[in-house]
Amino acid sequence: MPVEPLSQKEIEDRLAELPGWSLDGDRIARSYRLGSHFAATAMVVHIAQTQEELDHHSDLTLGYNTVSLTIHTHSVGGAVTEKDFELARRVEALAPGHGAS
Ligand SMILES: C[C@H](O)[C@H](O)[C@H]1CNC2=NC(N)=NC(=O)C2=N1
Repeated sequence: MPVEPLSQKEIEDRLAELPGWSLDGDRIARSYRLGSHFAATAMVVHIAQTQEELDHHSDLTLGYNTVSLTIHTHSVGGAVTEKDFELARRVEALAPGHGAS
């Protein structure tokens, strides 16, 4: 997968396909609400497993019943790349199973 910084338009086009995700500075970001603290914690573990599988990692914040992520690509100086969107899509795919919204 190419690890090149995406243009503003490429980012906007990809965000349009990912409801709930937005550009936060130089990162893409999303917050999920869960039914309990335990459910939020379980989702964090699942995301961590996915990140290890992709070898691509977000900054994750666990709240009382929320999970918040920001993602950018360290190896290109913190720009947004396709690898960030690959991770975002994988998180979107696993979220419903946790009852996340
Ligand atoms: C050595 C390891 O493959 C690299 O450090 C990986 C780990 N996870 C990563 N995560 C993110 N977001 N960006 C990277 O450039 C990155 N690089």
